[in-house]
Amino acid sequence: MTGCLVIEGLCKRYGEIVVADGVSLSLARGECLGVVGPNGAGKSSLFNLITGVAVPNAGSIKLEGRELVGLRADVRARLGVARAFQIPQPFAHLSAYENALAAASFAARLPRAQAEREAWAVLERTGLADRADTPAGRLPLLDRKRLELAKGLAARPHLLLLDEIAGGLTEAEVQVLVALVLELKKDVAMIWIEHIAQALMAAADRIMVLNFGRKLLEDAPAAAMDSREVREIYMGVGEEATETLEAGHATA
Ligand SMILES: Nc1ncnc2c1ncn2[C@@H]1O[C@H](COP(=O)(O)OP(=O)(O)OP(=O)(O)O)[C@@H](O)[C@H]1O
Repeated sequence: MTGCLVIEGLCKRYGEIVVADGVSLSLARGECLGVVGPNGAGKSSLFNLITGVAVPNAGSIKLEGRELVGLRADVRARLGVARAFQIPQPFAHLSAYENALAAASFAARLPRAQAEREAWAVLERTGLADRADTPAGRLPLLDRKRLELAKGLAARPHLLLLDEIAGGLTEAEVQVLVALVLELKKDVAMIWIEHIAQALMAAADRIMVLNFGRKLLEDAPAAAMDSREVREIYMGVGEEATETLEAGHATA
């Protein structure tokens, strides 16, 4: 397989609980893979395995051809793995600029002058430049989400992992966030775990469905969201009901 990110045969279990069951995927720069699945499917665990928070029992995770398994989390961050969280995690008392600067200085390990330039650049890019002096804790939620993305970008990632970042936003704010994600994805490979379906429909190139750590399917967004697997997971539509539904469509 080729790609910016190539995962092969990833396995992880906690006792009886299987969170990754032979997961493989390949992602190019400029692509966004949406990930959906019910609670406990292994979505966050996938990110933990990629970032180095968790150690797989088997499998390979290559970023730009380099094996990440076996490397510490901070080394992976320096090699270009960044993660943005659902609950933004800024230093609340520091300004937006200082937060971006901290990310550029520590995650990307840039020298001071370069880190300062990078911090301004990512604030501009995420639409936060005019709030640079505002303490992060006083930013409204959408701006804290922007800052979470800015911090991820300041680390100069090859791979940006978005962990339910649309959570808590209004529909209009989700659209603003999606527009920003679409702009950012040009330069990185992106995986977006998200419960808000319209966000993934708008931003993802493909959607992967996970359940019990297993990849059930990976397809174009509309096909994936319309699949029996997703309908069963999200709407509780059993197999019989799904067949009836399909038969109804066929004869309509
Ligand atoms: N460190 C751990 N030790 C033991 N069990 C764990 C650990 N991390 C995750 N699990 C379990 O693995 C399963 C998958 O968890 P994970 O957080 O990956 O699911 P998820 O798909 O992200 O779910 P959600 O949508 O609720 O966030 C859960 O049953 C969880 O309790």
